[in-house]
Amino acid sequence: MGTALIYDEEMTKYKLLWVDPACKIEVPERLSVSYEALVRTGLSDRCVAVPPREASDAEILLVHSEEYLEGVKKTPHMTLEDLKEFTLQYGDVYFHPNIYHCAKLAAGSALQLVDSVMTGTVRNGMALVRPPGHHSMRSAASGFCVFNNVAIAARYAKQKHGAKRVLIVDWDIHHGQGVQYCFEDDPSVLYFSWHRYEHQKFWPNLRESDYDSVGKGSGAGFNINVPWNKVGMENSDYLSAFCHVLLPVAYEFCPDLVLVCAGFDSAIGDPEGEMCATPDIFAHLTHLLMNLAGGKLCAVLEGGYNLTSLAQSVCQTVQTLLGDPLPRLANLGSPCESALESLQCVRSVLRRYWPILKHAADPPTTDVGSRRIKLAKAEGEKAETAEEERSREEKVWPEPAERLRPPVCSASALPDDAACPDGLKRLTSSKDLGPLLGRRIKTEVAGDADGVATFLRLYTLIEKMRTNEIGNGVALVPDVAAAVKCVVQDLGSDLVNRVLVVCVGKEELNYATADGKMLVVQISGEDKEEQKGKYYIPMCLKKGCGDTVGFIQAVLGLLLPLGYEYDPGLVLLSRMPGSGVGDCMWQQLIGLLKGFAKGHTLVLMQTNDEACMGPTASVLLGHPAPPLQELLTPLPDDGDALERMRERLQADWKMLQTAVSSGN
Ligand SMILES: CC(O)(O)NCCCCN
Ligand SMILES: [Zn+2]
Repeated sequence: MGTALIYDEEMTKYKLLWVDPACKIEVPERLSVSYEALVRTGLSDRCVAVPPREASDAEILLVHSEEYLEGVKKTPHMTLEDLKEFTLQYGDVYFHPNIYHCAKLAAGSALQLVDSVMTGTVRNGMALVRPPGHHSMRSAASGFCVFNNVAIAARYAKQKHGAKRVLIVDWDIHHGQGVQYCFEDDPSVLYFSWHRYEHQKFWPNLRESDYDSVGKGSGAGFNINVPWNKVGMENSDYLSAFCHVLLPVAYEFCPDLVLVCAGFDSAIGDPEGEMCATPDIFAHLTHLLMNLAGGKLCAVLEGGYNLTSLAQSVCQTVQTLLGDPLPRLANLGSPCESALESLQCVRSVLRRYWPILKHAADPPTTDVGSRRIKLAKAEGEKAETAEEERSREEKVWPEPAERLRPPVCSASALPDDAACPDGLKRLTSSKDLGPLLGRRIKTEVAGDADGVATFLRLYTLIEKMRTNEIGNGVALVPDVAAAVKCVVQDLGSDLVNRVLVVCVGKEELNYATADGKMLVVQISGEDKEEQKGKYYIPMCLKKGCGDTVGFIQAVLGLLLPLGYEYDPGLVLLSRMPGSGVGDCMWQQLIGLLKGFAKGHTLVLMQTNDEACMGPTASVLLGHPAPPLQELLTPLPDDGDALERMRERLQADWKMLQTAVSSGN
């Protein structure tokens, strides 16, 4: 199934008609440069073009009041003076004779996207729209927004398509207060937003944008605010918020549909956000959400005011929706203290609603609330002088790396008598081995003919990943442990300088280089003695790998952050016989690990495990991993053990931090 793209140049045909410093950044070019970038890169041709439509009155009234709609309906016939007058009643927004038409198209585009995804016409999609939507409220326009496109889409998905649970992820750098108000007492819609806050000093300066607004009544726990109290947040801060706040809750929520308020003013270079996350981060944020809801994801454009980073970020997002390999995130930093303080605060208020977070730390001792500064409106919104604007230095960042789809998506290395699942390309071992390797086969590896054959097959797979001839692969081997050892000791380090080895199930893996050439993470039911140094990390689940909640907790809270920090060139995923891991969980694991090493994942399974070849091949080929069923409450001691492990490891692995360092 494909990726829908919704765009119409009609939505560029309105603009600011008077002087208003707060609104001048919202220009028609935002939309045209985004679309032109998709055309120039060939991405638009790979999408399914879906036309926008006007949202009907009834659809708009799913969220807005009649009096508001009636008011907006009058704007096309207003004089310039009337438009200015009408605008004065709202904050940081402007009207134009054609904006009502465009606002109906923007909302209608979101609905078209929901229809396409929920009916299975496409797998996912993106709507390039303006005016944006997430600030607009039931009876008010705000922050360049007229109708709340995504809020209307969420209500529509429930009403027309019977969606039970809708996740809204708002990665725009502003708080979508309109969305929060709309669903704050509604447990069927989980709203997650991060936003520049600076202790309430940043627009829209709302007390209820802080982390302690968790929703009301039966909606308590279903509203998540991550305030950024400093500018300059980076990729590591964003990934930490996903791994340690959003994803655990999202997996427990188990949505039928994911809607993204895709604002790109959270990218580097944006005058509003003043953050430092690079455009390729959106490739990963999109990827991490695509494993939810069976891949049903609708991204709707919100903000984004630096035309360069906006266009790059849009392309990164669409390219991931299309299933292209992800870029490696170069030199990821570690989350900053301010970000850790925010994560700690929000986790401490959410843990009472979400068992998967029940072991989260207490709130920080420093009373964050006392630093909330409520400035008088006038003072808070002092217009930026031209001087201040010039003084803010121009940010520069590297053009995102090319993300080349390999000629062969997935290959298989199988014993001759094993059947090859359709879609996989059967690999024959390459004959031309380098002399070095040839000699080594003679001596070390050549136990038996089988061993040599296995060795050759694995070597070929890895070699072809290294040259990006194939994306990922699966090998059926007589003995998984031996094969892991062979790759790790003989192949991995020669061909790739960092191999992330993920072993599911018990097995004595008695090797781990201290030089960091490999990071071995083992998830099993075995209670291992303390881990052996920084690069061998045993995660044990009391109830074994069949315990999906414990497993997903270990994957999201430990394995993913470790993987991002380690940044491997190859991922070796081995399923030990009798591991007991469920197929759904196994597929989710493969889906998530594809985010590393440009998708170069080598899966090792034992020949008698052939039953799970189908599910494995399906995810390797890019089909969405089926959603995990509702997660049962995690075993108390597993959560505890994982939390203790995280605390122990975070000295070595900064991405595991979820709270301010105990020092302060
Ligand atoms: C869509 C949006 O969140 O980017 N709008 C930002 C409005 C800022 C007003 N000061
Ligand atoms: Zn924004």
